[in-house]
Amino acid sequence: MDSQLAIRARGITKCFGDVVALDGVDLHVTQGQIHGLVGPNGAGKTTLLGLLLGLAVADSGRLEILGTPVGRAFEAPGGVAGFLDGPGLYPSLTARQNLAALAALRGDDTRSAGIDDALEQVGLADVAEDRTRGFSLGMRQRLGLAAALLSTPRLLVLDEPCNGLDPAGKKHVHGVLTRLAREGTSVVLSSHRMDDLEALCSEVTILATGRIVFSGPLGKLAAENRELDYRLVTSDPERARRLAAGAPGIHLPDDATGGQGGAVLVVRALVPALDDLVVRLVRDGIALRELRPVFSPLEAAFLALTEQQKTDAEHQETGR
Ligand SMILES: Nc1ncnc2c1ncn2[C@@H]1O[C@H](COP(=O)(O)OP(=O)(O)OP(=O)(O)O)[C@@H](O)[C@H]1O
Repeated sequence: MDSQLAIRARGITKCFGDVVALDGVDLHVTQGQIHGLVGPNGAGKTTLLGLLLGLAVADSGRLEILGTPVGRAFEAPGGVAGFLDGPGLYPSLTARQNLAALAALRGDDTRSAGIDDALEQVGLADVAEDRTRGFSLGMRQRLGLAAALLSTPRLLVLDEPCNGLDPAGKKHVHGVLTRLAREGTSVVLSSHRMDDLEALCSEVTILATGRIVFSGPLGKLAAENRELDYRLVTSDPERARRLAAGAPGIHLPDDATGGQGGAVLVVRALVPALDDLVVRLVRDGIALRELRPVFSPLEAAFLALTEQQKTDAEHQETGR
């Protein structure tokens, strides 16, 4: 196997009864890469993460993790850490006791297991002696990450790690994941938050109904040549709207007045047509006060790709 690959998955299929959760999935994750997994509800993200964590086995296909083929046994491959559906914690124990219990279960010496360091890294040092019963979702997520750090993983698998995090918590988690990746740990995480994915990941895989609709660098996805919706705030919204309606390559979606009492104009266009519109507005004496995409390029690509996949599946079902 390629020594740079932390994950090599080929043709992975997993069914639950009649439900095909994963349908011929290929995935390559290189060493030290933060790889995002996105997709609508039920797309198969959790199922795929479960296979990586050894919580389930694929029905068919080939999976190699950290250079070792994954067999039929339900066990976490060596060097892999992470959690699904939030970390499992003992509510009556403190944050520190939870980590110590975990280290002891692994047979580690709890004094040298790096517990203080792990708590510090995720920003929970101040609440180390508090029982986790009272922890918020974001605190539990961070403690789960601290638990994963204890084993110095080479592959970290996380399901929605930024769920429930306040800005400070998010900063800690982003910082930890970025540092781990810099040091060579591969990270696979699922998220519905495009801003987190854009901030963290170099590559993403988009899943829809068990199939991959895109996998590759974020830059490639963002640069794909597609029309985006843009919000424009101008000094004369009514004239701007009339001008946009007649401009080449500019489409006005049904909800073209994007709120704020008609002060915002929404147009759909490719970048060259948008550039041309801006020049026309200014030439007509209309000042442009704000211009930004309604959705980020990743969000727009995600919506377009998953909607296209849904339409294709519906056509297949009806035989058209
Ligand atoms: N244990 C199970 N038994 C039966 N069906 C399951 C099981 N686990 C997952 N599924 C089904 O497999 C499909 C994929 O589910 P999965 O949880 O992997 O999606 P997901 O992308 O993680 O969704 P979400 O974003 O809602 O978490 C869904 O149709 C789901 O109902």
